[in-house]
Amino acid sequence: MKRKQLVLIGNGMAGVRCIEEILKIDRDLFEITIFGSEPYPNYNRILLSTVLQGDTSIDDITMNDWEWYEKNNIHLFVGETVVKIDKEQQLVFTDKGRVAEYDELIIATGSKPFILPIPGSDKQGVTAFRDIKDCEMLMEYAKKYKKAVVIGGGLLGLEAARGLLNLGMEVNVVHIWEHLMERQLDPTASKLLQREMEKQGMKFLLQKETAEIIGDDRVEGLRFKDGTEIAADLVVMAVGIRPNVELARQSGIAVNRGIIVNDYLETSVPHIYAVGECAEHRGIVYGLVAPLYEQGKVLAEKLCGIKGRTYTGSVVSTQLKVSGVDVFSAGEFMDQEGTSSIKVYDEFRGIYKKVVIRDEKMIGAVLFGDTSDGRKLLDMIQKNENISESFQVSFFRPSSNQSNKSMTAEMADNEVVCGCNGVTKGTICKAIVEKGLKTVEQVRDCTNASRSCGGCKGLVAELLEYTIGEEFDRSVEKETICSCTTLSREEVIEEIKSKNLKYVKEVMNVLGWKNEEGCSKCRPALNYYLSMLYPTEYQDEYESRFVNERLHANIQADGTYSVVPRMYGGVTTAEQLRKIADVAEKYNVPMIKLTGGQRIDLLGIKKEDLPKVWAELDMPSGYAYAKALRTVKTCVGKQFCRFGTQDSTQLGIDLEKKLERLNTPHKVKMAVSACPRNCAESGIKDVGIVGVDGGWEIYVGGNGGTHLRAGDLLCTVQTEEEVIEITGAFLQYYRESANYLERTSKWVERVGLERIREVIFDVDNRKQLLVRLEEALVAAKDPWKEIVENKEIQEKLFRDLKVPVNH
Ligand SMILES: Cc1cc2nc3c(=O)[nH]c(=O)nc-3n(C[C@H](O)[C@H](O)[C@H](O)COP(=O)(O)OP(=O)(O)OC[C@H]3O[C@@H](n4cnc5c(N)ncnc54)[C@H](O)[C@@H]3O)c2cc1C
Ligand SMILES: NC(=O)c1ccc[n+]([C@@H]2O[C@H](COP(=O)([O-])OP(=O)(O)OC[C@H]3O[C@@H](n4cnc5c(N)ncnc54)[C@H](O)[C@@H]3O)[C@@H](O)[C@H]2O)c1
Ligand code: SF4
Ligand code: FES
Repeated sequence: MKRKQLVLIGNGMAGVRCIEEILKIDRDLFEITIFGSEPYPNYNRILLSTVLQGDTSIDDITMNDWEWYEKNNIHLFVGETVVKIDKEQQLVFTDKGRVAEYDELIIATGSKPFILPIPGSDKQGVTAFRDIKDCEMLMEYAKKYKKAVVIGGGLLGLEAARGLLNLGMEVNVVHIWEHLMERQLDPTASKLLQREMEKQGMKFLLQKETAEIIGDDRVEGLRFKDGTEIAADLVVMAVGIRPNVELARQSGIAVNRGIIVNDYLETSVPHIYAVGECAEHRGIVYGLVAPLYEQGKVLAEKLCGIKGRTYTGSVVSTQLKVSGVDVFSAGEFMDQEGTSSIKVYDEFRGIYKKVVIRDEKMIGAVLFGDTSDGRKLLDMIQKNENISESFQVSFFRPSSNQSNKSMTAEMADNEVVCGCNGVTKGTICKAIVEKGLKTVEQVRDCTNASRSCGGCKGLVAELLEYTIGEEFDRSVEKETICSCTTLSREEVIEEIKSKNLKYVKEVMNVLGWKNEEGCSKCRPALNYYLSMLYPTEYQDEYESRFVNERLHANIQADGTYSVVPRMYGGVTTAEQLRKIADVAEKYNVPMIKLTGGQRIDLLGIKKEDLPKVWAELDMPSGYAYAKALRTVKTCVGKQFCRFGTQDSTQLGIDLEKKLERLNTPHKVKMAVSACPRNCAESGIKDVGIVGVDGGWEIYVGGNGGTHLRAGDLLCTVQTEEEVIEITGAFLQYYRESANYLERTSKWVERVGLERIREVIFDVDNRKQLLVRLEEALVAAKDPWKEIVENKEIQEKLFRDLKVPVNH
């Protein structure tokens, strides 16, 4: 029997997914032809943000390679645009003069980025961020230019801005409203987001409307409607998208904002269908893949003659793909007439949760800082569930330190694990058991879970571990350092050792880095790994460090710096206080503030004054800017407190004196409390010591920041010497096995407490760890003193260094 001719216009995410669904149902029903304007096989557009941020490469985002089309007998024409549809003759015409017949035609032409119609928007250096071409251009620009402006503080604008920061550019985001991501977040969540992004080095110009892009042929800056201006070498427009509907309109298909489709994805013309961002269903045009994939599935069934299922619309949820920022939003998240809401706001920890309720049913949610409830809330919104009392109680409870294992065990089988692809826990577990799957990649290929934004990869890995236990080998799940290399951290370290590599550049050359200069992810990481492996010989490469670590002070929002001298155990003297007061007066320090770690912070110091301030303070650096031991916070302890049975202050001082200047994969905070009342908050520190009857408890992996985590009890010891020894061994093992920028809280969860105990309680191992720790400590010098005494370094750091390369 002659197969029916099926033509797809648009080789993008929604159209090709629909074809995949058709092939799953019946491989032999259609002779398939696909036309795509872009010159590539079908790729994952979502991951362009990840490519720009340096976490993956363009080579890795292909979803269906050339072979896939061949294997499925699909006629693919790339770099070819369909310019006309003859709906009477059932023909399509391309810009290359080709004509193709169809029995059924799918239009999946996606969207076009909206370019503001203002003077200068056609200048060189002004671009959108939509496809591979744009992404490559942005990466090229970042090599040559410094100042980027992103117009639009929505999902795309912020992800692009983060990518440009990673590429070493200074980035200003211009947003028309007072609040970022106003389509997804309420004002409170939006402000928290802004604060977090500012910490990452992004700058914002809010309530600014761009009037003109200035410059000759190339962009030189932006002029706003209020008359102010900002300089720019690159402008990225991320102000929304418009459905690509011209072809449909000209062909006489009914179009509103998008191509109008019914619940079967049929357009106004028989045998012509539309899916994806170009389609308008019940007045809504979607711009996220989850609903588009649902549409694709319904259309596939319709075309294959399976009756019953219709597309009735979707409740969408969004997450921002920026590392270190957890934001979730779903449904109707703004308070309106007839709605009420439950809100939990912990300003200290930067956590905000809100659900919106109408007629006792949840209709929307916003989460910031802790998005672990996101999937569950989306499920409740989609199922139109009533808000129960038990939900209300659990909503107010801070997210527990429940292990991931028990979390996955507790999930219901019908709970969605992969939002993008609508895959449930039940489907994944069934596939793992029935098909004998062993890796995340196999689960992806079999179920589609984790195939789009990749945000659910961690959970899929947990499900593998939960289902097949020890047969699941996490080490197979290779994570490369960044997209400049295909090597993982472990492989790079092995190669450095076996080939005796000594410099960052040498590592990149010998190990075949794709980008010979590296990026802001791998350069500091390699610098750390080399210094950890060769503590006595390695010369720190300050160019590879983040700005705070290069200048040994924390850069502030206004470009000044903060200086925190070390005060062991949080104890100071009249003499130190006098010196601090003198320096503060002499250098007009605008603010002196006590830190959470019991230190004194001198804020607002000019960059050029830093060496003078350090010299006059004549105190060691407090490392408040560094990936190193920050502070050991102590309670008063037995000397003055009536509950104290131990000398917590002295132990804190001893620990700090022993371990100060130790560089670590991420910052390390410690605390010592002399009794379980825990006044020094030992429970939320990387290492927290608590005095108990007859000894000390040592807690590890605690965190008081955005990802609040109570420390795990590592062991109980009797003497202060044992505390220092175990702490030293723990930190050295952390230094040697954690990924760069991995806090102990994450590392402890990844490696497991049992494994850590095995390593550091083995007497021989511990001895060796302590020998290597001593080596690192001996080599460490006080950076302030070193710079004050060395004019050459001063010259280099404080005169040559014009613009911070990265934050
Ligand atoms: C940087 C970035 C990050 C994103 N992140 C996320 C995310 O995290 N989560 C999420 O859910 N969504 C995300 N999105 C949105 C998501 O990528 C889109 O919703 C999805 O790609 C839309 O699929 P589509 O097939 O409708 O359109 P597209 O993927 O745009 O495909 C349409 C294709 O049709 C081609 N075409 C158009 N007209 C013609 C013609 N006449 N002839 C031939 N070919 C034609 C186009 O060139 C294009 O290749 C992101 C988008 C971008 C740009
Ligand atoms: N993580 C994700 O899910 C993700 C990431 C990237 C892109 N996307 C999708 O890609 C599409 C494009 O994203 P987007 O962020 O461009 O679209 P958007 O419509 O979501 O956001 C555009 C933003 O630009 C602002 N804006 C409009 N005019 C402006 C002006 N003149 N000056 C300054 N700001 C202005 C708007 O207020 C809005 O916040 C969307 O469909 C989005 O959902 C999703
Ligand atoms: S932790 Fe105990 S000993 Fe220390 S100050 Fe508090 S109550 Fe006193
Ligand atoms: S949630 Fe995006 S791929 Fe699974």
